[in-house]
Amino acid sequence: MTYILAIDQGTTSSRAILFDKDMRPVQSCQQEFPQYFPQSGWVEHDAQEIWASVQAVVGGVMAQAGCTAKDIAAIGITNQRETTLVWDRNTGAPIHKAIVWQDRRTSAFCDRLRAEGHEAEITQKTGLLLDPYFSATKLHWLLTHVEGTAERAARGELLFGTMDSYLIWKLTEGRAHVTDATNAARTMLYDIRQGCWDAQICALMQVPPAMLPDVRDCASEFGTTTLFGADIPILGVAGDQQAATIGQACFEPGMLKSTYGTGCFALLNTGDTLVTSKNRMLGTIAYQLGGKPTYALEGSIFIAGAVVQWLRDGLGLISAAHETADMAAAADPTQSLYLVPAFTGLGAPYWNADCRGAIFGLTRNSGPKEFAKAALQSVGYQTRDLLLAMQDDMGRPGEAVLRVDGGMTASDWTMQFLSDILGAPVDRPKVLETTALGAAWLAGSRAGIYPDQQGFADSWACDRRFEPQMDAPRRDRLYSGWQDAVSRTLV
Ligand SMILES: Nc1ncnc2c1ncn2[C@@H]1O[C@H](COP(=O)(O)OP(=O)(O)O)[C@@H](O)[C@H]1O
Ligand SMILES: O=P(O)(O)OC[C@H](O)CO
Repeated sequence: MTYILAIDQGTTSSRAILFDKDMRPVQSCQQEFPQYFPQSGWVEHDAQEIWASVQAVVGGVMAQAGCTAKDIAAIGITNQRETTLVWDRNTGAPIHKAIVWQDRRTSAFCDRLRAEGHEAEITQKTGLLLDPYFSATKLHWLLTHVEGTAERAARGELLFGTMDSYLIWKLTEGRAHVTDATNAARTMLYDIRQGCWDAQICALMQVPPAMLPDVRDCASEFGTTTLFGADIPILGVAGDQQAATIGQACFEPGMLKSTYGTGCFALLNTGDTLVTSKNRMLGTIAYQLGGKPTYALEGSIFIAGAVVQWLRDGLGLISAAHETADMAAAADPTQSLYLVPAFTGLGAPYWNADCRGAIFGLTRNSGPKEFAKAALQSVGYQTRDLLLAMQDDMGRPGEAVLRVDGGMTASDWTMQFLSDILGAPVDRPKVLETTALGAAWLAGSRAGIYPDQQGFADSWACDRRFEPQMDAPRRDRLYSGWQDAVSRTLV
C-alpha cells in the first residue's frame, strides 16, 4: 500500500491520519495533551508534550494500519497557528512553554504599540490587526521576560517557530528550520505582499532575524525524517485553517469555508488581491503554490465548539456534545436567550480582548435546554457577523454557498440554524477530515501521487446541503436581538 501521512497538530490534540492513494482517510489516531492556564487570560502548551503526542499518534496510526515507513510516500503537516515557541538551536530544549494563540498576556503591549501609532503600518504589511492573537508580541514577551533570552537570541543560540516549524525541526533532528508562507503570515512579522520577514517589525519586536525560519511554498521540500524506520519526505505544510480552505477546494476567488472546532474560522478566497478590510477582518495567505500567494479574507471567532465544552465541563449540563441538538430542538420556543461566549474577549469583527461572556433574557423557566439552544445559536450569529463584514468589504451581496467542516458540523441542528440565520445554503462535505485532507493533498500532489489542483477540486463531494427554512422577518428579528446582546457585552 502507498499512504500519505497527515499530521494535524491542533490546539487541544494531535492527530495522525493515513490517506490512501485515492485520498481516502483510512486510519486515524488522536491524543489530547495538557493545557496550562498559569494566570487569567494566559494559555500555554508544553512543546515536549506536543512532540510526544505527535510521536505517539504517528506510531499508533502506523500500527493500526500495519504499515512501515516504506509504505508512506510523504508527510503533510498542518497545525494550530500563531502559537509561539523558542528553543535552543543546539540542545533542542524549549526555553519556556509555548504561548498559545488564545493567550492575551500581551494585550497592554499591543495597546502601547497602538498608542505609538504602529498599527496602520503593521496592518498594511502583514494584513493583521495589532492583537495579542498573533505570534509577534508573544515572541517579544519571551525575549523580554525570560531571563537571558534576548542575549542568547542575539548570539544566535535560539530559534523561533510555530508548531509546524518545531515539528519539522524535531522530525529532521535539527536539520531543517523552516515554515510555510501561511504560518509565516500569522506571525505579524512577515510582509505578505513582499513575501519576506519585515526588518522594521522585527526591530520593533526586538526579534533578531537569525532566529526566524526559512519560508517555503505550502507544497515543497521541508526536509526528510528518518525517525520511523525509513526516509519519509515532508512535502506539505499549511496552518490548519488554510489547510481546511485547501481541503474544501476553495481555489476560486469568492469561495468561502468556515471551520467549527474549538473556535470558528471563516476564510474567503480573494485570489491575487489582498483586500484591506474596513470591518476588522484579517488579510492573510490562503496558500502559496509555485511561488505565488493566493490571498484570503479571514474572520476569526475564538469560541465556537468550546461553548459546548463549557456546557459539559463548566456547567455539567450535558455529558456529551451531541446531546445539545435534541435539547435545543426541545427548548421553549417562547424564550429568547442570547449567550455571548466572550470567554476570552471577542475576536472578529469586534476585537475586544477585555470583555467577558454574558447571557441575556433569563427567566424563571430558563433551563438546560434553553442554554443548549443559545449556545448552538451563538455559533450561527457569530458566523453571520463575519459574513456580513466580508460582504461589505467585498462590496457585493452574499456568497452563494458556505462550505463547512470541523467537529461541530456533526450537529445537524446547528448547521440548519446556521443556514437559517445566514439565509444561505450550507454545504457539509463527505470527507469531514478537511484540514488533514488539505495537508495530505499538498504532500501527495508534490509527491506526484495525488491529482493536480483542478483534479482535486473535482473530487470534492457534498454529504448534505442545508437550505434556509426560516422566514426573513424572523431571521432579522433574531439577529437584531443578538446585535443588542453583543453591544451590551462590549460595554
Ligand atoms: N455533535 C456536536 N454538537 C455540538 N458540538 C460538537 C459536536 N461534536 C463536537 N462538537 C464540538 O466540536 C469541537 C471539536 O471539534 P474539532 O474539530 O475536533 O476541534 P479542534 O480541532 O479545535 O480541537 C468541540 O469543541 C466540541 O464541543
Ligand atoms: O487548533 P484549532 O483547530 O483550534 O485552530 C486554531 C487556529 O489555527 C488558531 O488560529
